[in-house]
Amino acid sequence: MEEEEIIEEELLLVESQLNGLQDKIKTLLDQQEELYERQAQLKALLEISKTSRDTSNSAPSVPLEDWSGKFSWDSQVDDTRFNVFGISSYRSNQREIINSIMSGKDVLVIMAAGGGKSLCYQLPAVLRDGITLVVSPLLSLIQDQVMGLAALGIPAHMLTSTTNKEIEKFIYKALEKGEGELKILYVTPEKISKSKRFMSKLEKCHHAGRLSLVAIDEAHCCSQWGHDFRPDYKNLGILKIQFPSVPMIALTATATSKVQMDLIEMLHIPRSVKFVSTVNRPNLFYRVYEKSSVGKVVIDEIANFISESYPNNESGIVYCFSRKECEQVAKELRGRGISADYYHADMDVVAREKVHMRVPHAQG
Ligand SMILES: Nc1ncnc2c1ncn2[C@@H]1O[C@H](COP(=O)(O)OP(=O)(O)OP(=O)(O)O)[C@@H](O)[C@H]1O
Repeated sequence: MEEEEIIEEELLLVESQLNGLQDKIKTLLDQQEELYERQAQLKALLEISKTSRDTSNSAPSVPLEDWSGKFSWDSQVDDTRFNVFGISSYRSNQREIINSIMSGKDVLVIMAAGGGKSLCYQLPAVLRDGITLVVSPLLSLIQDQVMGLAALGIPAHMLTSTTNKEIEKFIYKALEKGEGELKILYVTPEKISKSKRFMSKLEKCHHAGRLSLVAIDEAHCCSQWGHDFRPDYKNLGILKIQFPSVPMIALTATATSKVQMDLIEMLHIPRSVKFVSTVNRPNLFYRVYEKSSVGKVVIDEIANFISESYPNNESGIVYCFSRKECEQVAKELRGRGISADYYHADMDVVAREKVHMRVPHAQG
């Protein structure tokens, strides 16, 4: 009896040691997996770093402070800025950013909303030979940009879930064969991560030396530390791996240093030139009002606020909690003599575009 007790006691001890070992093995296996992953990332980064050193060795290296100096393309850039974009002078950092892109560098831009980020990649896109790929997260933003570029006479298109077959064919031909006029192509990140067909056309475009620039708009969406993480943005690192010689510009209005480090790593642009402009917008402010608990009264208050504060038909946005509420609020405001419509993800493309076109283009 006593012997059995001794054996059972030892058995318990052995079992508990085994459990402990299993936990350790699991931790070690997890660590191993993490290290493998990091090893693959570091190898890719090393590869990119070597390639960018090779390419930058052939071009004169320019110290950071010299991006505002003289460049051979100065007159062309100024001419395009004025005659194509109708812009009479640069805002802070725009010229420096354009120069670094024109020099073939990867660039990270942190600039306030409305600060003029688009010009920083659209102008080089017009001047550089070939097609610029722009990745942007929202259909409405993309539509806005494409409409704006078309109005300036710049051949731009978007390839999204809403693009019709004919345009898609045109875009694929332009990528694959260089046919037709296409300078700037907008896509959502899902196209990069989910469409093998698109990536293969892009590969052909690059192979033929026709991919001139890659721009990642709202780049903070790459980082899980950012406020607006989009899982498909995580896969955009593939672009630098597949097209290491093509300059990349990543743009955002909001990026803490942690987010900046994260997106530099995720996009594989360790040698990027960074430009940070102030993100303070003195023309933006919050005003907080107490809301009535009666729905109709809230709408009355919104309508009064709009008519009193914006008597000259200026446009604005009322954000609502749900799609249904958007529709109701728009209807109620119309009933109070305010020209209002709703816009949400549950509308078909034509209806959405119709509303979008009715909004005058606000200036930053
Ligand atoms: N140098 C400039 N001079 C005058 N207007 C400019 C200049 N650069 C850009 N703009 C105008 O400023 C407005 C805002 O520019 P843009 O849309 O590029 O801002 P953004 O930084 O991309 O903003 P967001 O973060 O909201 O997308 C546009 O109407 C654009 O034409």
